Amino acid sequence: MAPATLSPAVAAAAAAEPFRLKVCGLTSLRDARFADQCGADYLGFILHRASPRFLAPERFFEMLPELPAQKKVAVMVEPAEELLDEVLAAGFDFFQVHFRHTVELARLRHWSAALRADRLWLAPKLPPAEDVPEAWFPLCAAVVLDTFSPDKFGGTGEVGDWQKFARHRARHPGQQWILAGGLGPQNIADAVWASGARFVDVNSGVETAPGIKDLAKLERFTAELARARAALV
Ligand SMILES: O=C(O)c1ccccc1N[C@@H]1O[C@H](COP(=O)(O)O)[C@@H](O)[C@H]1O
Repeated sequence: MAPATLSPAVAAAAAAEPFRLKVCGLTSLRDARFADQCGADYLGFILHRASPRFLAPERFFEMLPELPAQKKVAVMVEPAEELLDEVLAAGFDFFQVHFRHTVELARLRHWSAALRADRLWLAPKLPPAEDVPEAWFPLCAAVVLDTFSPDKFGGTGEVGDWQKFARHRARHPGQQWILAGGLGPQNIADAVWASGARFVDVNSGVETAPGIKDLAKLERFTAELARARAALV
């Protein structure tokens, strides 16, 4: 696929930015260690009970001493007070909160105050016609743009709107943007070119079954990502 609509100025700025990778949906030490060996900067654990990749906070806490040193991300959906207390005590470095885009600003402010804005990644369930409101930016360290699904919060395995991602990055270059949704070894190079993303999140695209990583696919994914990065320099 040809490089998409990035202007030369945005493309140059993007090329100077460091690349970051989050491997999400980890449920075992084996997979977390392999993700680390593959160069993941962030390890994601899904604490949403309805997810087939659910990991209980207490299980995470047990695994923590044996996990690699990489940053750990707690992935939650509209967390209630009890879960906030649990994750704050469990030893996570960052908190990725998925939510309906119609959730009141006061609730976002509450998550931001409880978890700290510099550790909070907002992951809105954003319908195709909606853009991310600027009022959210001071509340978080990053915005995760994941594929919209009317009935799921994440882990759809569906590819998102890479042009929309590029547009958000171009309009708000001071904001950290994370590209998620349907990424895998077969499309990560195209995704990087088309979206301009410098921070990507891979989940179901490198699994044999929900919550179980396909190590060969994950290795291929990181090799493809490295190739895409090298091509930008
Ligand atoms: O994976 C899940 O089951 C999940 C459930 C609830 C919220 C988020 C979830 N996963 C996140 O979804 C994105 C993209 O996933 P995929 O690559 O399309 O499978 C990623 O950020 C996961 O953390």
